[in-house]
Amino acid sequence: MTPLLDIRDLSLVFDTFDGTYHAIDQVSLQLNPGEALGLVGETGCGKSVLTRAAFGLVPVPPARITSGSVQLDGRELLGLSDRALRGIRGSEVAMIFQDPMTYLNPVFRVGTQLVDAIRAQSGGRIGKAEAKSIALDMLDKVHLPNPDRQFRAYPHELSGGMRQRVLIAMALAAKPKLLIADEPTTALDMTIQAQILDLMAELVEDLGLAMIMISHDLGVVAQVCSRVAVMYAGKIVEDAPIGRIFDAPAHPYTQGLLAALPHPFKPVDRLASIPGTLPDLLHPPAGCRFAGRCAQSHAACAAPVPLRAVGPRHRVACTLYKDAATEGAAHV
Ligand SMILES: Nc1ncnc2c1ncn2[C@@H]1O[C@H](COP(=O)(O)OP(=O)(O)OP(=O)(O)O)[C@@H](O)[C@H]1O
Repeated sequence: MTPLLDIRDLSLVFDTFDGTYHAIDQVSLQLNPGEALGLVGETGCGKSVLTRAAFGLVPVPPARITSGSVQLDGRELLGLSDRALRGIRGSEVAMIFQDPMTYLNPVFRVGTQLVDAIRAQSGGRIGKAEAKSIALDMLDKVHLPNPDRQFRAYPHELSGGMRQRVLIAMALAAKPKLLIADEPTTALDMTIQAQILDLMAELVEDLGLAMIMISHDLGVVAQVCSRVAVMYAGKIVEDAPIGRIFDAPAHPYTQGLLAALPHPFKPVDRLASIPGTLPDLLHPPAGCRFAGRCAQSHAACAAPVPLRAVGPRHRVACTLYKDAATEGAAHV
């Protein structure tokens, strides 16, 4: 199957006063049509920069893409003009972020903003009346109670969860092929978070959408995604179906993330955390970037460690494993 999104060897640095910050290092990631991928990792590991850079949303400078390619449906995105990228973001790719209030204008009614967004997404081809009918239909699809009333409301009259539903409606009105959801539920309380995740799972299924959901929380992505890519310090260290990640996590970092998940039978004061901090990406190590925090690191970790297949649709960048193609999914 031709991937919908094909990121190859993407590297990105930020030129800072202190030096060159190596934020993304040779990341390759493919996403098939209709696939829901969770991108997880702790704060600062590069999840947002990776997805934003792919669609021209990281300012250049201070950023600089030093290698790689990004193809959407076979079309190269790196090097496209801002205008062309804006067009792609408004139609084929939609994005939603953590804080919906940042993206809604407080002085305009929700309906006005939806209608304007839908008309802009269509390049002006859709008239006001048609845009209003699409907007009401989308508000209904995202299960906003009483869409007619919410259409006339101002953003401050809605709860956080309702605002996020409005932004999801806005994002999906153009019928994109790919939705990037960057920590979409982090600002919401637990009950509302669960409702929004249910909604996202339903929309992915019903609309055949591909999605990348960015989160620092494996538990959150498990509710919506069938596959997970784990990022650490600007690199993908493991990529596998969600079941494999929970049943047989291979990378010591993924194992640490799982151990840090709250568990109903584990007292909170016994929650594990991974000792140590992210490496200094102004001077990144040549080898495994997790080695400094890894209890199992050894001499081989000082050399670059590529992602290797260790099982069906399961790749891991760790010297503890050999390539499944030659050795079976053997643990050394
Ligand atoms: N404009 C910038 N200039 C310099 N460094 C930047 C810039 N934007 C991001 N970074 C750095 O790039 C790294 C990756 O940031 P990114 O926002 O992708 O992390 P993240 O994994 O999404 O974390 P979070 O969950 O906190 O959003 C961080 O260390 C951040 O400080």
